[in-house]
Amino acid sequence: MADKVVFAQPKVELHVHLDGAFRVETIMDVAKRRGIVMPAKTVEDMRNLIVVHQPGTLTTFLEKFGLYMHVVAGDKAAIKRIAYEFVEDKAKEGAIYVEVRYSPHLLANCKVDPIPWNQEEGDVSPEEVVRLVNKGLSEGERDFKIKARSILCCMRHMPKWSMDVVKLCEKYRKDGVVGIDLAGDESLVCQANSEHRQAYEEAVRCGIHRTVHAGEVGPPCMVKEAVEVLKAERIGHGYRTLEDPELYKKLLDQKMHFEVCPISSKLTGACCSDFATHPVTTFMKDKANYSLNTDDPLIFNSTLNLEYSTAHELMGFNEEEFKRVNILSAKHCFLPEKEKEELVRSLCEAYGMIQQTAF
Ligand SMILES: O=c1[nH]cnc2c1ncn2[C@@H]1O[C@H](CO)[C@@H](O)[C@H]1O
Repeated sequence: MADKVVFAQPKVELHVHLDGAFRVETIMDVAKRRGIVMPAKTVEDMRNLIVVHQPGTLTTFLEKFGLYMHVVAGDKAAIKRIAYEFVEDKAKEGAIYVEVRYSPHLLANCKVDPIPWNQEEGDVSPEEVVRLVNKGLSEGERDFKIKARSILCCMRHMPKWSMDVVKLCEKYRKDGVVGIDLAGDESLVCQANSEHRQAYEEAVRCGIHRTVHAGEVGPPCMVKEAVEVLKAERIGHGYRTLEDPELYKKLLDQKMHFEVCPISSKLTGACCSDFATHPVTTFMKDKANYSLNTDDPLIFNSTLNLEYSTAHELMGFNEEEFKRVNILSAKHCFLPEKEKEELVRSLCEAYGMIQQTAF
């Protein structure tokens, strides 16, 4: 489908992985500088290797990160650069506010056990990664005139990193870090490990905002756990909530926010390929609280505009629903209250709407 612009208005994005949003050009460029041999010689051939072309599984999709993470991980200039370029790319797509998430540990090469991607030990700790990303994001904000904040990810299969993650959220909350997430393969690791639970308890105690990947490919009980045990304020994906009508009704009543990623959900096999019956069409019908997001635009070869044109052409979205969804996204972002109100106000103004509180 053409990447055409069906909603040429300011947008908010809440669920996008920084490490799923690198430019292929940058990966190739950094690989060349570092003398890393890549499995493809040209940008186009490399893109072709990275992109998921047909619906598969979450597990096979997650393996794609292994094709390129070692190029950027442990390299200070590259880490700062990908954060800066991310802001430029989102500004071009018409986002005025974005929350971007990543695992600091997966980009580090020291003070992380095990050191990921078979790297040699170096001098980039998870904390240094956070500082570099913050710097890249804030320089991007300055140059591209949008607001970018970050969410730090715990990883399902690495519970021993989670306490570190929440401490980094705490330490850098005044420096652009607005929340904590739990990402990774919920089809392999089900129940949240006690270390994840402790990290989330600490997040609650410190007032750190919380989102959790749940019910993407995992069963509805994962969503229940995310809300009831981990005290998630938003759910990453959450499609399979619909399989438990009682839970769905409860979350609708609670106005729980679902971070929906349409193209991702098709290509990870989380949802069936027929967009006309996608869970988000139920969310739309029920006036649920949700956002539209790209998730991993590099790997899914998508953009915000492609997500919106897919929603418009294959799922019956209209301009009014796009506006409603973006205002909901702003209302459920992790910014401090005052900045959040400001964001909602600027969207309402751009959309020519009188501000309502009813959404
Ligand atoms: O759709 C997804 N579901 C679960 N985990 C994901 C998804 N996309 C990316 N990641 C995981 O989150 C890490 C930090 O950004 C990525 O490295 C990837 O392992």
